[in-house]
Amino acid sequence: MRLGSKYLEFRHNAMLFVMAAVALVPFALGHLLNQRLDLALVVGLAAASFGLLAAYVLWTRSVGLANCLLMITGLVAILVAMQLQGIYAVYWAFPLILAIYLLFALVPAVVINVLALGLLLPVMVLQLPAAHSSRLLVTLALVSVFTYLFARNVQESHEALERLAEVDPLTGVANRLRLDETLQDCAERLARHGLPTSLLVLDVDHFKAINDQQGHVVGDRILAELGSILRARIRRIDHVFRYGGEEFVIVLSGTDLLRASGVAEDLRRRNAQRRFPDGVRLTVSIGVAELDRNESATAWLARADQALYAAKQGGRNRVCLADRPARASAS
Ligand SMILES: Nc1nc2c(ncn2[C@@H]2O[C@H](COP(=O)(O)OP(=O)(O)OP(=O)(O)O)[C@@H](O)[C@H]2O)c(=O)[nH]1
Repeated sequence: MRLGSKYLEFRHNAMLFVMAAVALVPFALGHLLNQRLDLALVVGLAAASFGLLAAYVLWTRSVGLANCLLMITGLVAILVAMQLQGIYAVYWAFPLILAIYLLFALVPAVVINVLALGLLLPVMVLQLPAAHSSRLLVTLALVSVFTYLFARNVQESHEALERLAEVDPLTGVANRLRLDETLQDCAERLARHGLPTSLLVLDVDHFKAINDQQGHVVGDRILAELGSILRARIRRIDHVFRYGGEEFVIVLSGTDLLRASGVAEDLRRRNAQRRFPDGVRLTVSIGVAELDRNESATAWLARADQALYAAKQGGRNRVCLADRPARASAS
């Protein structure tokens, strides 16, 4: 995970490339005015490469290759400039270290940083007196370590926020934020690998009456317990989402309609036999649908929802299987 948001990643990176290019242009011109054509060429080429990489990223919206090329170009330019100009060029290593953490995931960033410092070190040692090169090395290493700590801190906060945003605090199951994405993944897996997937939509029967009679606090505890039951019942490859108030969606990977109806029936029976908080008894109704090759994720969910509706209409405390989707008639 990088520091930048995934959605804006390519723009964020392109902006960074443009800023690097713009920062170098005055130095290229300065070298030109001072008749240092060799340096003007190195710095000018680096600036032009960064500009081209920015255009490439904006055009393709892909950042992996451009990030690597930026790092290589930057490092080579610093090393060549150090040969031509001496120690002044090493200042560019500081923004390079920061850029590495902005452009790469944490672990690759550490590896690239160590490699970059490893390449710079011999050049610094050869060019500078020991007192000077040791100070440079320590300051570069400290910047690198501090940047790593900062990046790790941000990553941990980011992951914690992501968990908070995706998990329903009452029931401990995922909220519906990732549901669409999960259903879409299932559709792709069916199309590519023929892997069947089924969907259960489970709704507590007469939950309003439970709330009214026992109070909302008990209602909340019942929902929390139901969330635990569902999480305990499914496998690691399955997913449970709280779809709304007392409604849950369960995605069963690699499971056809027959096996899914078995899971649904088991869940229905377990809940009906259980004593929930405050001795409350409840039942659930469940709609089941297996994903069809020719339907969208939305249509699949709608079929499971219709099956749930049929279960409610049929008297509740039951499992209903969805009909196969209607085929478009051949003209
Ligand atoms: N305690 C508690 N109640 C909730 C929560 N979310 C939704 N509810 C309640 O769930 C109830 C749902 O009621 P309805 O949609 O009428 O459904 P129902 O009473 O279960 O009836 P059927 O689904 O038709 O069997 C409402 O009273 C909501 O207030 C929650 O987080 N906690």
